[in-house]
Amino acid sequence: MHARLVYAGCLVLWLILSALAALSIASRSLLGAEQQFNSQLQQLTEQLKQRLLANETILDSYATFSSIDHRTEHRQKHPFVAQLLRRYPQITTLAHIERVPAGQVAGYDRALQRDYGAAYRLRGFAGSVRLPEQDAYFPLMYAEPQSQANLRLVGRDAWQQPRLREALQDCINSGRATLSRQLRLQPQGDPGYVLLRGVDDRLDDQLIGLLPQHFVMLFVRADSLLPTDIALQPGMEVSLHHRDDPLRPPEGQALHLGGAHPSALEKLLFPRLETSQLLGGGSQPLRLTLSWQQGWAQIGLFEWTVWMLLSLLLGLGIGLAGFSFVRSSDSRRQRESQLFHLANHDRLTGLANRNLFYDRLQHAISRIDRSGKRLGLLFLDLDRFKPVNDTYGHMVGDRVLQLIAARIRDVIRNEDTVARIGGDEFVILMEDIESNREADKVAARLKQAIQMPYQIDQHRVLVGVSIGIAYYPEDGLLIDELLAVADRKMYGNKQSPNRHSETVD
Ligand SMILES: Nc1nc2c(ncn2[C@@H]2O[C@H](COP(=O)(O)OP(=O)(O)OP(=O)(O)O)[C@@H](O)[C@H]2O)c(=O)[nH]1
Repeated sequence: MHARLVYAGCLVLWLILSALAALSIASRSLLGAEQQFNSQLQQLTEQLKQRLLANETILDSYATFSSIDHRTEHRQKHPFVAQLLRRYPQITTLAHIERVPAGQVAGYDRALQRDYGAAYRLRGFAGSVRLPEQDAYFPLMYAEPQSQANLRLVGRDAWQQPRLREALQDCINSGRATLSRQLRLQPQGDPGYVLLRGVDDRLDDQLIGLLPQHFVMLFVRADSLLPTDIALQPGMEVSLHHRDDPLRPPEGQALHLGGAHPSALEKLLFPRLETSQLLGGGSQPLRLTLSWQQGWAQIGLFEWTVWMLLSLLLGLGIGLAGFSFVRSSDSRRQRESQLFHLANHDRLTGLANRNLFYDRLQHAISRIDRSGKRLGLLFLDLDRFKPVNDTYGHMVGDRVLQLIAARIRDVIRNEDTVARIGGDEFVILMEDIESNREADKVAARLKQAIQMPYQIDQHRVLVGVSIGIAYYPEDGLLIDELLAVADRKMYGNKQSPNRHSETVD
C-alpha cells in the first residue's frame, strides 16, 4: 500500500515536471514564432506600401498625361495607356471621367458619338437611358484596355454607382486621390478598388478652387496588392480591407489568405497572434491584418526530441528515487519490527516476554471493563526442571523449553497470549472467559500436554507442571495482584502430594 502510494506520487510528479518542461520548451518555440510573425508583418507591410505607392504614381502620370490635352481624341491615348497597363499588371483598367453639367449633356453626347459611334450616349450606370435629375453627370469617357466590357462602360454615369459616387465626392472635397471602398470589378466580378483623382485641379492656376472637370481612375484587383510569392506558415492568415468597409467577410475582406486550419485543441492550448496596420496614408486607407493561430507545428522536431529525452530522464530519475525510497523505508520498517520483536519476545521460545505480556494484560483489562466479561490468568511453573539441566545439560534443557512453548501454543486459543516470564515459568492470558471451568479445562489440557515425554536425541525426558489460576476482577484489579494470586495458587498446587515429575533416560 505504502509502495503503491509512493509510486503513484512519483507518477504524478513525473507528469507535472514533464508538463512544465513541455511548457517551457513550447514557450521558447512560441517566442521564436512571434519573431517570425513580426518579420513577416514587416515584410508584407513594406511590399504592400510599395504597391500602393506605385498605384498612386501610375495615377499621377496618367493624370499628367491627360491634363496636357484632355481634348485629344480618346482613342489616341491608347498606345501610352496600353504601355502603362503592360508595365503594371496589377492595374486592370485605366479610365477617364468627365464632369458634364446638366445643360451640356447634348454636346457631350455628340463628342461621344464622334469618338465611339452613334450608339453611344450618356446613360445611367446600369445602362438606362433615362437619367435622373442631377446638376452634373460623371460619365466615363474612356477606359483602357478597350475590351468589350470596358467599351460598355463608356458613357455610363459613375455618380449613380454608390461606391464610385462616394469616392468622387470624397475626391472633390479633399482635392486629392481617393480610394473607393471595395467593389466588384468587371468583367469577372473580382473584388477590387478604384483609385481616382481630379486631373486639372493642380496644374492650371486659374482652376484652383473650382470643381475639377476631369477625373482619372484606375481599377486595381485586391489580390494583386499582396505579393504572389507570399509564403504563409500553417495557421497564418492575412486579410486586407478598406478602412471604411466592415470587417466581416465577404464584403469587408478584400483578401484572405489562410494556411492549415488549426484544431480545436490547438486553439485551446496555443495563443493566437494578431496585429493590424493602416497603410496607404490618407488616399488609400487599407488595413492589413495578420493573424497566426499557433499550433503543434510551431514546436519543431528538435524541441520534441529534447522534451522526450528530458521527460525520459526525469522519469528514470524519479523512478529510481521512488524505488530507493520504498526500499529504504521497507528495510527501516523491517529493522523496527525486528527491534520490536527482540524487545517484546523471549529469544529462546519466541513467546511474548514480560513486557509484552504486561502490555496485553493492561489492554485486556481496559477492554474487559467496558464489556463486563472476565479474564483468566494461568501461572505455570515446571516441576523438577533443574534435574533436566543437571542430567542432560543446558542444551537439552533449552530444547525442552522450546517444545513446551510449542505444546502450550497448541493447547490455547489463537486470541490468548502466552509469555515466558522466568527460567521455567510461563503465564497465559485467557480473554473473554465465561466461567472458571473454562480456565480449569485449559489448565488440565496443558498439564496433560506438558507431562507427555520429550524425545531429544537419544533421551526421553519427562517434566511436570504446576498451574495456578487467577481471575479478573474477582482476584484483583491490578496486574501485580493478579500475578501474585496466580503464583500463590500455583505454589499451593506444587506443594500438593500428587505432583508428578521425573526424568527418564
Ligand atoms: N536450560 C535452561 N535452563 C534454565 C533457563 N532458565 C532457567 N533455567 C533453569 O531452570 C531451573 C529453574 O529452577 P527451579 O524452578 O528451582 O527448578 P525445578 O527443578 O523446576 O524446581 P521445582 O520447581 O521446585 O520443581 C534452574 O536450574 C535454572 O538454571 C534456560 O533458559 N535454559
